[in-house]
Amino acid sequence: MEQNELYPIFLKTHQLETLIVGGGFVALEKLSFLLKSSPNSKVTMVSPFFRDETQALANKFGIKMILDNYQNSYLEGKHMVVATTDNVAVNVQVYKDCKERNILVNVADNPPYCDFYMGGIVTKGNVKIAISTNGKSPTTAKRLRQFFEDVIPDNIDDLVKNLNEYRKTIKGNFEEKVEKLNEFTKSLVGK
Ligand SMILES: C[C@@]1(CC(=O)O)C2=NC(=C\c3[nH]c(c(CCC(=O)O)c3CC(=O)O)Cc3[nH]c(c(CC(=O)O)c3CCC(=O)O)/C=C3\N/C(=C\2)[C@@H](CCC(=O)O)[C@]3(C)CC(=O)O)/[C@H]1CCC(=O)O
Ligand SMILES: NC(=O)c1ccc[n+]([C@@H]2O[C@H](COP(=O)([O-])OP(=O)(O)OC[C@H]3O[C@@H](n4cnc5c(N)ncnc54)[C@H](O)[C@@H]3O)[C@@H](O)[C@H]2O)c1
Repeated sequence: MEQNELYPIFLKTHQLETLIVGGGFVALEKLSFLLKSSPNSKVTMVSPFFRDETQALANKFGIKMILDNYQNSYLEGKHMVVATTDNVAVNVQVYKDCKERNILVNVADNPPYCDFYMGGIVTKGNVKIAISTNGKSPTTAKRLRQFFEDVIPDNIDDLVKNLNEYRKTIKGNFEEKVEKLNEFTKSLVGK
C-alpha cells in the first residue's frame, strides 16, 4: 500500500511570520482554517484586491493588509508563504522566489508547488489532531476532520490536564515516572 511520508509538525505560528499572496476565495479558505486553529498567527496579506469576506475576517484578527501586486520584497522576514492568486504565473513566481530564499511555500491547491500541505485539523483543548491524505483527497481530509470533531469527547482535555498534574507528583527518576504514567493510562487503549 502507498504510504503518506509527510512529516507533521505543530508550528508556533504566533512566533512565525506568514504571508498570504492573494485576497480571494482561496485566500479566505486558507486564512480561515489557519486562524481557526491558530488565532494568534502573525499574518500579512498582499493583493491588489480583497474580497469583502476576506477583508472582514482579516480585520477581526488584526491581519496586516497590503494593497499591491506581489513583489519579492514582500518575502523579507517571512518564514512561511501561501500563494492563492488566480494568476498561475504569479503563483509559480512566488514558489520560485521562496525556494531561492529557503522559505516554506504552499501554492494552494497545487501539490507540486507545495513544500507543505495544509491539513484537516481537530482541536479539543490542548489536544490537536492533524489529518492529511497525502494531497490525494482534501474532501476526505475534511470529512475525517468532521468525524473526529464529533467523536472525540470535549473532556479529553481534562485527561491531559489531570495527567499533567499527576506527572508533577510522581517521585523517582525518568524511567520510574514513565512506567507509572504508562501503567496509569494503559486502560485507555485496552492493554
Ligand atoms: C484540508 C484542507 C485544509 C485547508 O484548506 O486549510 C485542504 N483542502 C481543503 C478543502 C478542499 N480543497 C479543495 C476542495 C474541493 C474538492 C476537491 O477538489 O477535492 C476541498 C473540499 C471542500 O471544500 O469541500 C480543492 C483542492 N485542494 C487541493 C486541490 C488540488 C489537488 O487535489 O490536486 C484541489 C482541487 C483544485 C482544482 O480542482 O483545481 C489541494 C490541497 N488541499 C489541501 C488541503 C492540501 C492537501 C491536504 C491533504 O493532504 O489531504 C493540498 C494538496 C494543498 C494545499 O492547498 O494545502 C481543506 C479542508 C479543511 C477542513 O474542512 O477541515
Ligand atoms: N475558489 C475555489 O474554490 C477554487 C477551487 C479550485 C481552484 N481554484 C483556483 O484557485 C485560484 C484562485 O481562486 P479564487 O477563487 O481565490 O480567485 P479570486 O478571484 O477570488 O481571487 C484571486 C485573488 O488573487 C489576487 N491577485 C491577482 N493577481 C495578483 C498578484 N499579482 N499579486 C497578488 N494578488 C493577486 C486578486 O486580487 C484576488 O484577490 C484560481 O486560479 C482558481 O481557478 C479555486
